[in-house]
This record gives sequence, structure tokens and C-alpha cells, in this order.
Amino acid sequence: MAVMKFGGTSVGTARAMQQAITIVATKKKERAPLVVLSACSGITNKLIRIADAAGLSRLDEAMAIAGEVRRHHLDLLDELVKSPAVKEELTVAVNLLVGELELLVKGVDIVGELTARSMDMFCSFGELLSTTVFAAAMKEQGHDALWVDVRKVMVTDDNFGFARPIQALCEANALSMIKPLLDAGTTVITQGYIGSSKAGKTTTLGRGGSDFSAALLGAWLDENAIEIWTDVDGVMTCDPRLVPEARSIRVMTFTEAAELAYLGAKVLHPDTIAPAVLKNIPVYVLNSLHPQAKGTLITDDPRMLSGMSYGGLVKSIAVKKGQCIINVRSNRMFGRHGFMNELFDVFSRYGVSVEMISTSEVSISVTVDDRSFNEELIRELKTFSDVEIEHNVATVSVVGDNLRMSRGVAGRIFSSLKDVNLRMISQGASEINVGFVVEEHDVAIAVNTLHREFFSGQETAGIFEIPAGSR
Ligand SMILES: Nc1ncnc2c1ncn2[C@@H]1O[C@H](COP(=O)(O)OP(=O)(O)O)[C@@H](O)[C@H]1O
Ligand SMILES: N[C@@H](CC(=O)OP(=O)(O)O)C(=O)O
Repeated sequence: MAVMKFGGTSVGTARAMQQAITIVATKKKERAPLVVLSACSGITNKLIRIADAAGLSRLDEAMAIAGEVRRHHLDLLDELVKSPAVKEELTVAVNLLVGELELLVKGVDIVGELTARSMDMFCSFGELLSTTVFAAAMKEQGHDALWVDVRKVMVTDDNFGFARPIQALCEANALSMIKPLLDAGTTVITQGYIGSSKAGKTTTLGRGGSDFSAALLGAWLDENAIEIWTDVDGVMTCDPRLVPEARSIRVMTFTEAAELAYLGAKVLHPDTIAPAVLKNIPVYVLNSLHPQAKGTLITDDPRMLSGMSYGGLVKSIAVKKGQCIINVRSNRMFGRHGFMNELFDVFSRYGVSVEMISTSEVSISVTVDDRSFNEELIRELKTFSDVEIEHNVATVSVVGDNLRMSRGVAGRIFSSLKDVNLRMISQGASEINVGFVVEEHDVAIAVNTLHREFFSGQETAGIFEIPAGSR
């Protein structure tokens, strides 16, 4: 059976949540599914603002935002739940959770310090609240459904903010705690994104981590499908917010999907694919607002991929904004060894991840996420080289099977972009992407131009679909 993950937009309003319940109820007719939910959209951001305000002793601000979180969920349940008795019970449950959140605010305010550990505790309330409302509404509608606290199953290391699950332990937990319920016909409703350390402290898997939770649970339970329900018709040829003509991709390989996710396509969390590959479980990306739309199938099954993925076929364009180029130039690079080692050692010591790289005899350019930009690191680089920084740039990557090997793709990319100021071109080793960097204000023109170049032809019909829910 399937693990069904619903993202923030699919549970963010009463209408969206009701739609998700209907989708789960339809699936349940075949066999009870495991349902993994994110927080209602916008709530995790609010929880982070609450935590920051509490850490800075801005108690009134933190409490006011906690009040907004309470109001959102009380309004949600009020619209979704009909029976006064269930409404009352659920109001108590929501107030209890928000009460705990407020207690945490006061604790952090008194101590005057926000730690990574307490930040994870704050962030966990979004998923705890959304699943509480969803499970009660499902039960009220006559479905055999049970709310399960995923922290009993998802045991992680204590790397708060980016915890990694202890796989063997989690697999045993999933098989002993969740599987018997599913086998007995009970739909299990649980949280994505959160877990618990061995010592019982709440952890999170990193922003957007609910996809990862669902994929892991699917692999541990040996399910035969992982369904990621979101607000667009699957993985698309580009973010439809940037390219209104974007089409949905019918079928793609695990490698294409993973690469796209790493390169910035927000629709999938980058870690989602690995557990699916391990057990060869197909991943479906589907639209909860248009459940009849075909969405995207991610698989390595050659029968499904036949005619849908071949060398040189451009599948999608990914964009990562908020990047920064660091240009490093030194005569010491010329004909000498050890320079790169010295350079990357600095990045490694400051824990800054390098994304794109381009080199020449005497200079090297790298991109890093602007949020990880570090003045100390730059000062250290300047002790042995000349350094120039360019903020507000974006990486754009064209992804498709075997792109590098196919003649003409790079030529088409760069000749179509002749009027765009390319700040850097990546000569990376990946066979399946060609990447470059542009200033952020050039992103829209660059991606729309590329999209016209690669996706306006008739020859791709059947591989790409005009989305059913097109805006
Ligand atoms: N290649 C892409 N295909 C589809 N959606 C994309 C792509 N790149 C970026 N997106 C964006 O990802 C959004 C869905 O991700 P997200 O907001 O995290 O959903 P959820 O709340 O369901 O987890 C879409 O609304 C879309 O704007
Ligand atoms: N709620 C978490 C986890 C998550 O995966 O959310 P979403 O599925 O809405 O991207 C976050 O906002 O990071």
C-alpha cells in the first residue's frame, strides 16, 4: 500500500484539509494507508518567529504570534468539524498544545537563551497541531483512523535542526508500532519533519523534511508507493511561479528527480529519493487540489521510462535564488599543487557548503548559499588570495538524462541566452545537468527563454502534460 504525504498547502485551510481527507478515504477502500502530514502552510515560519522573539525576550511579540497559531487551528477545526462534542474535544486538544507552546516561550524568555534543542521543540508544534485536527476530522467522518506520535518511531541522532534517523531502530519501531495498525485496517495519521533523540528530546529533520519522513517510513514498511501530495501537478518543467507555461513531467528517473531537488526544485525535498531507491519504491508527486491529474511518476522501471527519458532530453529547469559568488584569484595557483586543498579546507572549517565551482589557471569561482555567507571565512581567504564577492545571484540548472553527452544541448542553452549576463558557468562532472549563474533580476528572463527553447516544440507532447490545474 501507499504512504501518503500531504504538504503544508494541502492541509493549510479547511477546504484543502477536507480534500485531503477525501483522497485518503478513497485510498482506504483498497487498504488503510499511512498518512504523513506537514504543518499547515506558514505555521512553521510563525513558530520560528515565536522562538526568535522568545530568545530575544520579546515576550509580547512571541505570545501574539502564538495567539495567531491558536486562532488558525481553532478556525480550521471550527470549519471542518460538525459535531459539537468533537468540536469541544478538539478545542481542548488544540488549546493544550498551544498552552505547551506558550509555556516554552516563557521558559526560553526566563533563561534568555534560544538553543537548537528548544528551536526544534518550537518547530514541532506545527505538525502536532495539523495531525491532531486531521485525525479528529477523519474519525468524525466515520473512518477508522488513529493519531500516532511519530517521535516514538522516528528516533534520531541529537543533531538538532538537521537530525538523522537511526535507521535500524526506526525500521523496527515502524514494523512493530505502525504495520499492525495498517494490517488491521486502521488509517494511521502521523507527523512528517519531526523525530526524537534517544534521550526523548524532540528533533527535526531540516526544513521541508516531511517528504523525507514519508520516504523513510515507506521504505521501512516496504510499501509499494510513496505519494507526495502537493499544490501543483507533479514535478514540472520549471517552477510554475516563475514560468506560467510550465508543464508537468509524466515520468522521470530517480536520478533526474534527485538532481532536480538538490538543484533547487522545491517540490521535492532532496533526501526523498534515496530511501525509495533503496527499496525500489515508485514515488508519485500528485496535486491534492486536482487529484484526477496524472502527476509525476518517479521510477527506474525501464517499462515505465520507455520513450519518456532518453539521452539528451531536457526534463526540467531548476533555480536556486539567494546565492553568492566568491571569486578567488591568486598567482600561487599557477602550476602549483596544494592551493585547492588550502582553499577548500577554509570552507570546510567554517562549515560552509560549496555548491557550484568553475576554475581557470589563476582563479576559482564558487557559489555558496547567501545565508551561510561568513565574513570571517572571507577574511581568511584574503590572507592568501584576492577575493571578490557577488551577492544576489541565482544558479540555474538544466536537467535531463545524459545531457552532457548529447551534442547541441549546451549550444542551445547558451545561444538562447545570448542577451543574459551569465556570471559563471559550471563545468561540473554530472552527466545530467548543465548549470550557470545569473543575477537574480535576470532569473525570470533566463528561465522563460530556456523554457521556450526546450519545451515549446510538438516533439515533447506525451512526455509533458499541460497541467490540469493550470493557473
Ligand atoms: N520543478 C518544479 N515542479 C513543481 N513545483 C515546483 C518546481 N520547482 C519549484 N516548485 C514549487 O514547489 C511548490 C511546492 O512545494 P511546497 O510549497 O514545499 O509544497 P508542500 O507544501 O506541498 O510541501 C510549488 O507550488 C511550486 O511553486
Ligand atoms: N513544516 C515543515 C516541514 C515540511 O516538510 O513542510 P512542507 O511539506 O510544507 O514543505 C517546514 O515547513 O519546513
